[in-house]
Amino acid sequence: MTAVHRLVIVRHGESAWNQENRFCGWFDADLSEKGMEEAKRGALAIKEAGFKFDVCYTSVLKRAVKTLWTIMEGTDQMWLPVIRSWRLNERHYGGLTGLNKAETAEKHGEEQVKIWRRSFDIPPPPMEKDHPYHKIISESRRYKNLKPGELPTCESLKDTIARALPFWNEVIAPEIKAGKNVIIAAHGNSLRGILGSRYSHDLYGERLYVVKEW
Ligand SMILES: O=C(O)[C@@H](COP(=O)(O)O)OP(=O)(O)O
Repeated sequence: MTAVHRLVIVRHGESAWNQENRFCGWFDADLSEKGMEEAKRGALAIKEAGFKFDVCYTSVLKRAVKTLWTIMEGTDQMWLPVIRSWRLNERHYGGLTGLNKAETAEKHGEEQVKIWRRSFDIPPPPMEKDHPYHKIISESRRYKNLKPGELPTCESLKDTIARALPFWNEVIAPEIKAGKNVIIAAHGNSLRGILGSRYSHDLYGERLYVVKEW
């Protein structure tokens, strides 16, 4: 008999920087009001579907953490264990962090911005030490236990996959295989990285059911 695994994957609601159309990456932008509403709608969809979870995963960025909390609250599952990992963070947008996406396209051209946003292995320019958000991100206490070389200054999608996939393979996938119902609340590119990776196909493949898009 084929085992049925339940995995719900959620991208966080709109952040204040999504609203302002700014490259966010590892900057810890909060949810906008609209983002909170989106998270509540997500919670309702999950409640209506009757989904119960055993364990939750999220990044160390508040837009994802708050989206997860809102879902846990809205489905009355706030008691569940939550594991936060920097490995589920959004890709690090390097020197682009904080810049307006439309203005960056005007300055560098649509094509270049598309390459920075959607190419597989071309990273954005690195975040230099004099970048206005360098200190607040790289010296944040939440990253103090990262090993030398783990803290990025920018990431391509390939780099994002390289640090997210070990967490999927070693932490999340074994729980799913053990029969646990799992929810992951994370980011556009970290989720794209995990879902797009051929290594996780065996586990989700055609058996991934999207509950509802909102
Ligand atoms: O970092 C950002 O600006 C967005 C993604 O941007 P794009 O790759 O879509 O430009 O991240 P999110 O809001 O999903 O955490």
